[in-house]
Amino acid sequence: MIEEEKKSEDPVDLAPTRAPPKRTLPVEIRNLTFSYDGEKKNIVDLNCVVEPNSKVILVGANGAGKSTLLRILTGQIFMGMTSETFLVNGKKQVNDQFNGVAYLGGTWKRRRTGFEGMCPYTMDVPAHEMMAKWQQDFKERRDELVRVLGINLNWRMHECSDGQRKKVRLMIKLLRPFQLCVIDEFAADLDIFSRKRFFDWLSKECGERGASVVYCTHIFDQADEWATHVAFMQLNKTLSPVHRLATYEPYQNILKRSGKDRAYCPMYTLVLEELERQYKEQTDLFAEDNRCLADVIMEQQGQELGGDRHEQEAEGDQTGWVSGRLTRQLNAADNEEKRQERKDRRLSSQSNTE
Ligand SMILES: Nc1ncnc2c1ncn2[C@@H]1O[C@H](COP(=O)(O)OP(=O)(O)OP(=O)(O)O)[C@@H](O)[C@H]1O
Repeated sequence: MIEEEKKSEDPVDLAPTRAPPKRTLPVEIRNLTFSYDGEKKNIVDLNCVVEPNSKVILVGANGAGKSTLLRILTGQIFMGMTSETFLVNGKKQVNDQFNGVAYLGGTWKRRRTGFEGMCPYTMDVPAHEMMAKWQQDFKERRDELVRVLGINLNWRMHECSDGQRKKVRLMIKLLRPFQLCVIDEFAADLDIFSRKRFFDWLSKECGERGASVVYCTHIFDQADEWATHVAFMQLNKTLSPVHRLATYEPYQNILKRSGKDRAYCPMYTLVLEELERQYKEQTDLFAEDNRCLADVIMEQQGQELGGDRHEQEAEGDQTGWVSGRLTRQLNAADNEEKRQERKDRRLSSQSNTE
């Protein structure tokens, strides 16, 4: 602190010719394209710049590619991509808990059978023994997180509720001060009181240290008061610009609505209207009169096969058996057939009326 005050009195610091210090952007990506299988593109020509002290909500339809992007941002995915620029906190190499990156995502999820190893967060140990060395190294921050999240360090992990276990995970993942925190639907288990305290704490971290958060969610209960930016991962696999909410016209227009049109949760309204727009503009699923909006969208989503099937298949086993795969594939094939029939009917009725 004293060091800083001394510095500001230094006349050289006040010299007008000195260039301002270059700020390291938390995220700077240009023209990123990514494919899981080398054929179908999962992300196309993505540009993404996140400024310091930004709280970005990342939204998009199921299967659009949000988690994929977040896994790229945190180094979980590092193959199969090309880009012109790829910098996270100024570095090309990224990883969770490295170079100021914290990833609150689902990679440590609970396993489904006893043959697949154990989950560290369900072991019979008290919370204070989880990553005990780290907890000592960052004791002050640990105690702050304990207060904010309402954690009892004597909770035994195998007896915790889902929300309690999630709180311990949050505490451990956030022990190290971050510059970029990437959250993939991680706060959904927290009750609304805990969630509010947690997001207020994130705001404080961003304000005090110029850190940033990219938060992917489908739940918008706090988004309007918390977020500074929004970005849409679109159906055509491209990312929209990272819009500043204070100057983003569609959002500001929603805020102005009153009377019966008033939006009680403006972010929810924004996302709903944006998704409708994308389904109209970027797919051939819409009849002019918006017929069967929900049916058509849900059916289209049903054609996506389950996300974690890929991990299962990659792990593989001797038989190649994957739970539920056949049903899902038959279902998807069935849906595709029905979709084609409906499309044919629509086209033929259009050509009859012309
Ligand atoms: N490991 C993988 N291998 C191959 N394809 C994958 C893999 N993981 C995801 N995908 C596919 O990539 C696409 C994007 O998936 P992703 O999980 O990024 O979507 P999302 O926007 O996060 O969706 P949601 O809102 O449902 O979480 C989907 O079509 C999915 O099936």
